Amino acid sequence: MSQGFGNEDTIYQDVDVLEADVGKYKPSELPEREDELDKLHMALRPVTMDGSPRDVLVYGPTGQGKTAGVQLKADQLQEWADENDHQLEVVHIPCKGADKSYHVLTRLVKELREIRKGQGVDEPSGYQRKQLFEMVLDELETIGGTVIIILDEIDAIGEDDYVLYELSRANPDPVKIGLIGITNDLQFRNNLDADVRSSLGQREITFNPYNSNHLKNILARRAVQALRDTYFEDGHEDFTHLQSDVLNGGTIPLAASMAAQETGDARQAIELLSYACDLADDEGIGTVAERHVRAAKEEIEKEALIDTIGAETTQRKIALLTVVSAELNDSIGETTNLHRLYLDLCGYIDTNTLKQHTFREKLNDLAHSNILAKDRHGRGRGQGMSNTYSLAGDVDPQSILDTLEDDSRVGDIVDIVRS
Ligand SMILES: Nc1ncnc2c1ncn2[C@@H]1O[C@H](COP(=O)(O)OP(=O)(O)OP(=O)(O)O)[C@@H](O)[C@H]1O
Repeated sequence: MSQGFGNEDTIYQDVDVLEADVGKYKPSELPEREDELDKLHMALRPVTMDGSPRDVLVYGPTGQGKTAGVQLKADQLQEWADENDHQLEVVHIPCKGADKSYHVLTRLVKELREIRKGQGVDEPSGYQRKQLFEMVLDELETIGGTVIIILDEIDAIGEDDYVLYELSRANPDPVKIGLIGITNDLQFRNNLDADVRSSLGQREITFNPYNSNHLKNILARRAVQALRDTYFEDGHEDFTHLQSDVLNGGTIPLAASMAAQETGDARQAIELLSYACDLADDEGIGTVAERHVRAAKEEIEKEALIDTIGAETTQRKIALLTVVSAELNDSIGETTNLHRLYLDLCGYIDTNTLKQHTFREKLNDLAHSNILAKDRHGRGRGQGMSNTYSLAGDVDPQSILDTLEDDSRVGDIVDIVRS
């Protein structure tokens, strides 16, 4: 019988603090980002002098506290504005999924209208982007005061930087506008229109990757708030002063070093610790150990792989299933064998079939995504070279079958591979 809720002992005192999602938990300080926050401060400070905030482009790899840092400074400015009766609005537009300036504009119109009308305004549809931009200006003029527009993951708009171009030159009366673009795509920044770069890129703030010590301190602060019997001694809020009856000494260093070795991503470090704590809490043993961090890493990687495979195209999924089938039958995943198997499998579902060289491209795509491993070797004297494909080291054939069994296009093939 599965366990009931509510009666278990727990290691948590505030479980939400270990949420990595910036919408769910906002850190109240980011000491590792003092310099970057100072620069943001400088860009926003003109507001306190009745001037216009400077436009800023915030750049850095994923999970470096860009969004958390911008939110923190915007919240501090909002506090100042509330205390000083200064009309300030901050709109945060996540641009992910907005593949064009057009979609950013529709989201912006909605957000700005919601300032006046409250939640629940629909995004406008059926307008030209110039009309949408005029709607934005109308809204801004009506709101007045200072409006700071944060465009998060702005690289989503690709090459279409119309919205940035127009917003960075807009000067509607009587409102003062500040633009903060956030991106982790260096190429996007370099490709921006020269005028946009000279305005938005004038104040560029770079968030460089965290090292293992930074991550240990970030995790220690989160742990103190999230877990019971966990505190800093002598008033020093860093890892070396952490005391905990719940965390074994090696837990945070291991999570921090795993994340530092990869990309120095604080989100990844927090997710590792959070997952490890959940696993330990679920076991009900009251302490989190290094083995929980290792198990957490494995689980997170497995889930990420499942997401990647689920998002592949139908042809790549079938190509992957040929390799799974070869592996389960101990046969060699040589391109010609796999292609033969591929033609057989395609016969069971309604799909077009690819010639061998195009099929091989699908296998190579999967190798690029680190789902498959590719090995190139000679066929024997005078016989040329051949490629063999196998599942990459950490990819389990059963979890691929489990992931794809409910797929509407290739689910039937999974049954055949299994049988
Ligand atoms: N210095 C820090 N102190 C405390 N928490 C931090 C710090 N830096 C990042 N975080 C936390 O790490 C997570 C990821 O941060 P954030 O979303 O701000 O990164 P980002 O650079 O904007 O990433 P992305 O480019 O992927 O959006 C959040 O939970 C955030 O609170």
